[in-house]
Amino acid sequence: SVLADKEMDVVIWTRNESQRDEINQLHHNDRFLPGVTLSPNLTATTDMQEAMNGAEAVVIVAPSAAVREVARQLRPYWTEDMLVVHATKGFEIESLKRISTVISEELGCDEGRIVVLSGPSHAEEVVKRCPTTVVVAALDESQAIRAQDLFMNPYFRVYTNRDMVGVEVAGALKNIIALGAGMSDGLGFGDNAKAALLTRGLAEITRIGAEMGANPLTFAGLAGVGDLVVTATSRHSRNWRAGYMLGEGKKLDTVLSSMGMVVEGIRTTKVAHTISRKLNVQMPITQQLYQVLFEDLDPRTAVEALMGRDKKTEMELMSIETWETWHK
Ligand SMILES: NC(=O)C1=CN([C@@H]2O[C@H](COP(=O)(O)OP(=O)(O)OC[C@H]3O[C@@H](n4cnc5c(N)ncnc54)[C@H](O)[C@@H]3O)[C@@H](O)[C@H]2O)C=CC1
Ligand SMILES: O=C(CO)COP(=O)(O)O
Repeated sequence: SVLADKEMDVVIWTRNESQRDEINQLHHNDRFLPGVTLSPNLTATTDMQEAMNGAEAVVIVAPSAAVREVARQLRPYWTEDMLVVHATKGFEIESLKRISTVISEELGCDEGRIVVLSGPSHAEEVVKRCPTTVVVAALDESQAIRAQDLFMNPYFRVYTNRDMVGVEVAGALKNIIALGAGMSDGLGFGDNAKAALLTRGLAEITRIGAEMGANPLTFAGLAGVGDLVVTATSRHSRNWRAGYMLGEGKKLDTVLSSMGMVVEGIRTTKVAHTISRKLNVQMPITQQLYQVLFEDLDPRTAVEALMGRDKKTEMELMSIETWETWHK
């Protein structure tokens, strides 16, 4: 919709024929965006070759579980001059790879060419043209600037960032904390608890992100704090909603079948749990959430475990030398 509003011809590729017909004939996509009339510049097809014919840019927004398969289908039609942007928030669960790595492997191109678009941007609000800010990052900065120029419009403001790893990792990991925030709300805990989860959640995703090669300051930006706040507080968030139902005592299977949409934080909790063990980095909130999701731990017991941890200092995130330099 953002691109179609800039008078570009946008072709959506879908596997679903009835969704294709609904978009082409009625300019609606009622299951995902009820009550919205889409731009006539947006058309849909189930034929990948047709979707890619003459394209200058391709935007991949499949769920993390489907990205490799979708990128593989793109490969025959992708050409070196095409801009490749992805907005998927997760990792490949089997390999623990970032999404840009998966896409570049399947397209057979340099990873530097892939751009990630991330930040606080619920589709339900973007499609209504509510002011939204996002960030694009790529190892090759010229590709990020191309994406910035492509997407920027009066209600969609795009920043660049050179920290590809940080933007990708922050966008994926915030979903874990949003699940936890939903769970806290579902348990009936108040605003203090949610603020604590967001703050200490940010601390642990920054800690692991830095170990994975991210710039810690990226986590203070749109892909970090920005998206964490929107995902942990918005009624549009699937991760928050799934967490809420778990907090109310519903079982994971029941929650997932009632959602009917992807809840990336569930798979990402598994990935982060594995990575934190590999890198020997503490992620206490993720650890408790993992046990609730996959080991049937009662959410209240998880909160008690978090509150009862050994006493800590808040200064661990900032090295003493950095702090002392700032303090002079
Ligand atoms: N919904 C939002 O506001 C935002 C979503 N994202 C990210 O975008 C990604 C996708 O999310 P949504 O579109 O919201 O999920 P969704 O669950 O609403 O829709 C996913 C779509 O992908 C299709 N799909 C699933 N497997 C497929 C496959 N193998 N091949 C082709 N199509 C397949 C489904 O049929 C469905 O139409 C996620 O990583 C999410 O975190 C990022 C920013 C905002
Ligand atoms: O990432 C998002 C908004 O920026 C979407 O979050 P949910 O997947 O929780 O709906």
